[in-house]
This record gives sequence, C-alpha cells and structure tokens, in this order.
Amino acid sequence: PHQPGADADPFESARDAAAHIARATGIESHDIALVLGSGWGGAADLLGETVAELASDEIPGFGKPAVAGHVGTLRSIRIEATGKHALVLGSRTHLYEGKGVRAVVHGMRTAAAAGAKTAILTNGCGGLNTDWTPGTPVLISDHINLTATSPLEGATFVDLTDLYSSRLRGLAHEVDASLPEGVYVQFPGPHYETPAEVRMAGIMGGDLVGMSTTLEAIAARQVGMEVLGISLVTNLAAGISPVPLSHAEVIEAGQAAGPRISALLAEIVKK
Ligand SMILES: Nc1nc2[nH]c(I)nc2c(=O)[nH]1
Repeated sequence: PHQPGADADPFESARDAAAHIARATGIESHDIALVLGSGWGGAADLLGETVAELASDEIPGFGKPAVAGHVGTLRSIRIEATGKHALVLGSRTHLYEGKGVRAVVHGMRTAAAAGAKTAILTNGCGGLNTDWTPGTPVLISDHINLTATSPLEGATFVDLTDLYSSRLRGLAHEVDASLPEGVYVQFPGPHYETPAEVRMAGIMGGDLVGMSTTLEAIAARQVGMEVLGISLVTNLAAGISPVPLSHAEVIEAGQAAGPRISALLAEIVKK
C-alpha cells in the first residue's frame, strides 16, 4: 500500500483509505474514532459487536507494522447502546518510528474521511503526581507539544483552544466524577525522560509525560473532529518516586487497571 510520502497529498491518501474501509466493512460512515494505547486494548470488546476487522497493512497509507509480525488491526464496531459505529485503530504510528508526521496522523485523517466527528485518544504515560498511582486513568485537559513539529503544513493556522473538549470531559465525569484531569506533555522519545526533564515538564505545568497523542489531536482538530483524550498512568515519571518502579510493577498495574478503564471507556463511548 502507498506510504504517504513527500509527494502524495495526505488527505487524498486518507480518502483512499476511507473508501477501502467503507468497502471492506460495508459500513458507509463511521461516527467515532478510537485509538487504544497501552493498557486500553480491552475496551474494544466492551463497545459492542465487531462488524469487521481489517489488517491495517492492507489499508492505503497504513504501511508496514512497527513491530515485525505485529500487524495492527482496524476494527469496525457497532456500539450496542446507540447503533453508532466506532472505528477502532488498533495500532498507532509513533513519531519515534521515523516514518514522518504524516504517518503519525494518517489514522486520524482516515477516520475523519470515513465520517468520524469524534476522536477518543488513549495512551499509557508517566505521571508526575504521586496521588496518581499506576493504573489511574486521567482525562487530558490540555497538552504541551515538545516534539518541535506539527502535522499541519503551510500557513494552516488552527486554533487549539479547548482542543480536549470540555463537553466530552463533562460526559466522562458523568460516568465517573472522580476522574482527575491533567496536562499531557509529549516528548519525541523513544528514550524516557531524565529526572531533570521530568522536573522541567512539571515546572512548565505538565502532569503527564508521554510519546504520542498531541500530534494526533492537532490533526483531528484540523479536520473538525471533537477530541477526548484519556491517559493511563502506568508508571511514575523518572525521578518522581525515590524508589524506581520495577518494570514488573508497571506491567502488573497496567493489566490490573485494564478491566476498569475498559469499562469506563465503553461507558463514555455509549454516551
Ligand atoms: N515519555 C514517556 N512515555 C511513557 N510511556 C509510558 I507506558 N511511560 C512513559 C514515561 O514515563 N514517559
């Protein structure tokens, strides 16, 4: 399939992908796009009936999987409560893969071309707030983009006020009023932050550190989608905890939180 390279028009590539999805799923228009990051994989099954599951490398522009052999899938799900259709992007392209920003946001552009008006972006991240123990879901209230790049090209000035929709955050709070909110800081990665960089992120007003989401959110706004972002704190960011968390604890916390955050996400989507 065609990689959105320097020459192709990324929006044409997204339209091609959307046309392929409509044909392959038999669903003319999808209403909601979901990106399931680390720890959120279980949510898809709770949303409703899977209408179709496509290997993402068969869809124009999604290219080869990041991890050899790990072919991401794209699922079309009929949301049982509302009859709406969700497009679940099972694999995300990270900036650190070096495929360019167009590849990072191709899924968002494709979802919009497929009809989606809402994008729900989830991720796993590091937390700066010691109250948010590993396994805590946090609504993203705003972001700080430290990638030094943008998915927007040329003089496309896009307003990012209320990028993480306060309306959708209100719906999330109707499901769980105790959900904390925080500012998400995207670093380029793939290395984790040093303790000094984590301190810097805190001084700048960040509460969460990760390697995804902000560029996807900007691209989603450019194509008119309303965005909800939810992070799963899987570890305390470097330097926050005097005792470095063991990797086993991080994996365990993420897995233990799985059922709860998947149910939470499913409830929000059904709103
Ligand atoms: N940048 C960054 N990304 C992450 N992803 C996960 I899971 N934990 C982290 C973290 O501590 N920092």
